[in-house]
Amino acid sequence: MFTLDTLRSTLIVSCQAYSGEPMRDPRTMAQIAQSAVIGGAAAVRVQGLADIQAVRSAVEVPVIGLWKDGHDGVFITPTLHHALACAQAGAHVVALDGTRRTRPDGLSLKETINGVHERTSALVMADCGSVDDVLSAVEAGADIVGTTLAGYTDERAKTVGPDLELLSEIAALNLGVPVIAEGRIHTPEQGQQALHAGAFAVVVGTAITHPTTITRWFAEALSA
Ligand SMILES: CC(=O)N[C@H](C=O)[C@@H](O)[C@H](O)[C@H](O)COP(=O)(O)O
Repeated sequence: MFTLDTLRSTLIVSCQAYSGEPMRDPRTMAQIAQSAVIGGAAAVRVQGLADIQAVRSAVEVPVIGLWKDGHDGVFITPTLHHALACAQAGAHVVALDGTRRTRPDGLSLKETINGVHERTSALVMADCGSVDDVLSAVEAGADIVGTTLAGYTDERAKTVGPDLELLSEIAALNLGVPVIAEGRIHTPEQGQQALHAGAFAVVVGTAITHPTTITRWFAEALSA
């Protein structure tokens, strides 16, 4: 088992391909994860049970696992069943929806986190969208909170780049729980800004591992 402190001030790379995309294949994601680790990723974040299993076997670094079910509302590891499956697939940390919205299985966030802690050795990362989400997730026993859902719920506007204001507000609360910056970090400088705003670690996904989007950034800039 790893200790959270090993992730302090590090880069975590999210390796995800979406349904119907050419790279949506566990072997491909394992190779992407391996490439990220060679480049310096201290941990990886992976979606789907098959990808969690494949990546867990392929890399030595901690694996943050999640299971997206659907596209709207509570869809990131929405139920205890999904969370336990991620842990059983090998996730060291289970990332789940950490908002205050009603969960599809009717369990509270606290009951869900307790269920993971009681039945597995995995830690829990609560993906939050606001300061109030973070406060309730910490109260519910989350081991890590993330800004993953900032701009994706109706509580905050979607910022261009990371929501640094939210990060600063959370950091100022000194909650004693690591806050991971995640979402729309597209440059190394934005990663540094997130650390300066108080993030414990930084997750980058799209800008490192989603070539279709990166290509579109370039193609659109050239055709503008
Ligand atoms: C909102 C949501 O569904 N976020 C997902 C969470 O796992 C992923 O689609 C993101 O790629 C990930 O959070 C990393 O963010 P970015 O790709 O912006 O660096």
